Amino acid sequence: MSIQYSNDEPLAGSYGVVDSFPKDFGYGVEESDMEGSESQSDSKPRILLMGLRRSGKSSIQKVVFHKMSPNETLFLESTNKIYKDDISNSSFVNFQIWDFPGQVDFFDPTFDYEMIFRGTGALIFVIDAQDDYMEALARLHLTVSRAYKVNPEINFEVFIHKVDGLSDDHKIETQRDIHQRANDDLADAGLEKLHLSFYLTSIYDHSIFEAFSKVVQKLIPQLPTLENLLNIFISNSGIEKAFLFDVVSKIYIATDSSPVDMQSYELCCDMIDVVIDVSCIYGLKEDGTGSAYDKESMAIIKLNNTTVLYLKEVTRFLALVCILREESFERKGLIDYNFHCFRKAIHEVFEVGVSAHRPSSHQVNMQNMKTVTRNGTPRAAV
Ligand SMILES: Nc1nc2c(ncn2[C@@H]2O[C@H](COP(=O)(O)OP(=O)(O)OP(=O)(O)O)[C@@H](O)[C@H]2O)c(=O)[nH]1
Repeated sequence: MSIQYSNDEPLAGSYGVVDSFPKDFGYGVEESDMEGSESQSDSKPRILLMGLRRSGKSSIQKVVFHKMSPNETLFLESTNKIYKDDISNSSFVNFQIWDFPGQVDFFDPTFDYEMIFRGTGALIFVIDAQDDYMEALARLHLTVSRAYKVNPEINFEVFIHKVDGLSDDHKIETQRDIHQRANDDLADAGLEKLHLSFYLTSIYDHSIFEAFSKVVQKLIPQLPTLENLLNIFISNSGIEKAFLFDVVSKIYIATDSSPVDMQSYELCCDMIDVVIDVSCIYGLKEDGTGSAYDKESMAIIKLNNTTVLYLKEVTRFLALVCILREESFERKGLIDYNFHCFRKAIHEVFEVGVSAHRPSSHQVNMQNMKTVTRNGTPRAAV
């Protein structure tokens, strides 16, 4: 059995109505948690993809979560209904992505936008940077101001999209202009508190994955803990950079606090692709059963510039990908021991999310991590 991807599922009726919303985002790693009933999946927190027609919303969703190749998006048909994509069966990221048709009409009585915005974690507004964006800016303003009135907790994210067609100077100028105009419109409407984040994106490179990573990270309450764990892990293991990846989407859920450079991120994404592709071809049993990604999954790639890439399974959806020097990799035993502590801590972090009754095992995790070894001699974890 290979890694599975969920199928798109159009909502019944033109606009979906959701009855109840969880207060918090449920990021679990337990199998049982992932197999919710239809009604459970309806109440999952959501990320909305909105924007004008042909701005690239469906393409983003397909490329990031369904491994569609960018060129294939040329043949995507226009979306006529809201598409509810529940990706939690295949991914660590336990939410729904709702892809809206370009022409959503807030004055349409069947569009219950209050209900929709109330259960929303992030609203991504996609602007086609290759097109005249004045109409898109007006639509952005209308959309975010409506949404903010219903739910001021929403994270508002603006993807300045299709920037592959622009020169570097043009990209920066477009971002500056859109940023300025959008914020001026908000200021004129007395909505200074409404914060918009801007990203330059394209499905033809890794920028769309990076932007989506940042959007998702803002919705993960455990993010500071994950960052701390990664910091402790890398500093005690001689690792330069480590990413915690959602394997299916190649979104990074967390990284250590050193700055992210695009090249390192791309390298790690490519490694995941190679590992999963090879594993799909040669890693399954003869009868085709088994999984391309499981507890045994790990890979080491040595590059010709004395850099080593090291991938290990953390949970059935997450992988840790590290970048380190060849000299540091000589102490692989130490790294593996520290990884063992790290993995255990990650599992405990997400058990907290699953069983709300347990007291702060966040502290337990941090204690466990402190037992990682600095000089090659493993100490027993307390
Ligand atoms: N150059 C370029 N083209 C893109 C990019 N993303 C999407 N496109 C193209 O834009 C066109 C429209 O994409 P869709 O994903 O169908 O747009 P949409 O916003 O879902 O459109 P509606 O369903 O009508 O609302 C397609 O031909 C895509 O190939 C990008 O990053 N760069």
